[in-house]
Amino acid sequence: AERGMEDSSLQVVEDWPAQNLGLGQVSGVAVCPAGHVHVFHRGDRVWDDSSFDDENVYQQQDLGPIQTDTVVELDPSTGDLVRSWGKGIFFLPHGLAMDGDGNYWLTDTAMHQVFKFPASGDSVPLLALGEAFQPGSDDKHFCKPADVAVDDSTGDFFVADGYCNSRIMKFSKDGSLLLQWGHPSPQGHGLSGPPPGTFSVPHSLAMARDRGEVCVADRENGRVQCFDIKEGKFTRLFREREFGGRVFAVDYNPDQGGVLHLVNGPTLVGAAMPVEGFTVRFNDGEILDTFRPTARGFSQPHDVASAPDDSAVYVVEIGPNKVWKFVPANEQPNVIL
Ligand SMILES: O=C(N[C@@H](O)C(=O)O)c1ccccc1
Repeated sequence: AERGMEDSSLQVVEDWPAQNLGLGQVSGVAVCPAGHVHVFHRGDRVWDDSSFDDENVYQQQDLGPIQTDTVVELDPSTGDLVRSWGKGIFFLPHGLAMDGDGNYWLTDTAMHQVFKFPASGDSVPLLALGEAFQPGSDDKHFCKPADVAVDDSTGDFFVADGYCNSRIMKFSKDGSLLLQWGHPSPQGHGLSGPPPGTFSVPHSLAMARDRGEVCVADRENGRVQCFDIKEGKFTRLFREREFGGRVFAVDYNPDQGGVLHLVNGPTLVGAAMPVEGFTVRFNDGEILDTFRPTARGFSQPHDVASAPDDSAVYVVEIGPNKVWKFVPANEQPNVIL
């Protein structure tokens, strides 16, 4: 087929990864400065209704940490395994971010902790915040922290805390708490949705560094909120009917004048909306493109990632456990008919 020169819509790359990587629930994905794809998965563990008690305490601690490598590095062109690490460390992997030096920033919802590991991977973290298996909402504890985003210009980092807190916390590169904001969304709200600055599961973070903003996938409110990174002041909101009721993950890419990639989730109530990815123009919230791996769409997309100067977008799912690669139709490998 002729390459559609004008067709820049994202299409799934067939047979990527080429091999079955045997991953568990894939909760996080990030692209490192070298353009490799890193995924965070749960091996043989799943997060289900029995994982936590009513006080948000993890119930399977006696199983010990996951005994397979939970961080897997993939070659971007073939999806082949480059390297893996993280055996014997994590209990319930969740968020994964990588900074400009290739360090890993990870959250574990069972441990209620945030970790920084070196680009080489390791068994001992460079930084560990929160108290292992102790949920809390003070300055020293998280409650199922969901994600991290790093401001490479200062080394400051942001934590989406989390499933059982409703706040964004800003830390300096050495882990000192600088700022925090956010409150649980009130139950009743009008058509315009809950007030900005309130959350219902701040689930994923994207750093729009060139804009000086950090954006949050406010999951159960089906929207993305952005805040200025200096004082945490609300700057803008993205909420479209097409998103349906839940937005699981958000990614910012400065290309194309600045876009967000986001994935929604299965509709829980009301008319089912397609489960798909969206490319949204940052300046005005216009949906530029939607993407899905098959006609049926995704099942349970959980994170999305891309990198500057790279047109690929990656999505991971927690059931079935998948890693997908999307590229613009006019960049698909040549199809000789
Ligand atoms: O949201 C949930 N899980 C996902 O986000 C995840 O697995 O990260 C969840 C919530 C309640 C019970 C069981 C699972």
